[in-house]
Amino acid sequence: MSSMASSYKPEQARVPSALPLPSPPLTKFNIGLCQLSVTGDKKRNISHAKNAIEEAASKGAKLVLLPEIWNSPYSNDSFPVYAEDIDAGGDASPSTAMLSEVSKRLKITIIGGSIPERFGDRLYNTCCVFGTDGELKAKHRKIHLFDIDIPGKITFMESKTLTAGETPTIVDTEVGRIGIGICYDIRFQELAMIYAARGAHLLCYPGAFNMTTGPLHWELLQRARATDNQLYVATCSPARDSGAGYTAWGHSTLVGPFGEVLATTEHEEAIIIGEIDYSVLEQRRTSLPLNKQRRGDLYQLVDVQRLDSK
Ligand SMILES: O=C(O)CCC(=O)C(=O)O
Repeated sequence: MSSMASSYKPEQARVPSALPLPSPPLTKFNIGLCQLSVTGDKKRNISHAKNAIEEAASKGAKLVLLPEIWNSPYSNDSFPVYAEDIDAGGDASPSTAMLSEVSKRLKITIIGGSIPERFGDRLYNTCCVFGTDGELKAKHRKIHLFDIDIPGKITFMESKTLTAGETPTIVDTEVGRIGIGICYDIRFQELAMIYAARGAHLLCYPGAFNMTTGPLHWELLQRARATDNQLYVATCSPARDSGAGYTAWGHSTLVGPFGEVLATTEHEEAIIIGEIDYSVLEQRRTSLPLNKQRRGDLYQLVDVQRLDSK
């Protein structure tokens, strides 16, 4: 009897093997997760975020993560009103101008949560990464839009106003190689696997889960992404405002490469400081050598971008 396996040859594998982990300038440092309250007052949101970043840095954070949509209420009505032209910069993007100024002044890396971005006649849900020199190092546009309908619980259709991003985003910073996703992006393991295969130390997901999926899925997904890919995962949510149109779950968290929760909080405003130590990645990967044990002869994930760049 012929078997499928006999015609399936390992040399047909098209996926490049996992890249080795790079050595960033800092391999042990504190991350600050700023779980911020968000109001309808954009100026206040920007100065509030600035104060929180300064506080996180004063507590020793070299990397600061902000929530999803921190300069605007989370609603399809608000996105067009609060959107900024990030590429134009300056007055056209006061939120990213602030992030650039603070990262340079405090010499820290900032994963700037996300804000609504205007690009021509399109709107995106976009995360900007600033390096210690205040330069914009990467821009991630949410790839998987949050379109869900759980009858009697929650219906939200980001696609009413937003366009999906088209590229995974992985960025080299002073504090490691970081893969970026925004909220719903965390549900797609393939994205996290590709980041891991490209040598990411840490995945950062600004997010705003809700009162239905938050209790069941938020921590589970973070721990799953960290455990499966043997890397750090950090998330940051807005603080909960029960009077707002969209009620965020909160619970911003740092998870280690063994799936362990290293730092977390409840739903109120908070600045959470957690320690990241990349030497732990090698230890975990040596003890549990999943990368060596993976059966690339039987299944493969194709990283289209890495193949295209060859
Ligand atoms: O996946 C979920 O349950 C929540 C996702 C979400 O709130 C978002 O993508 O903004």
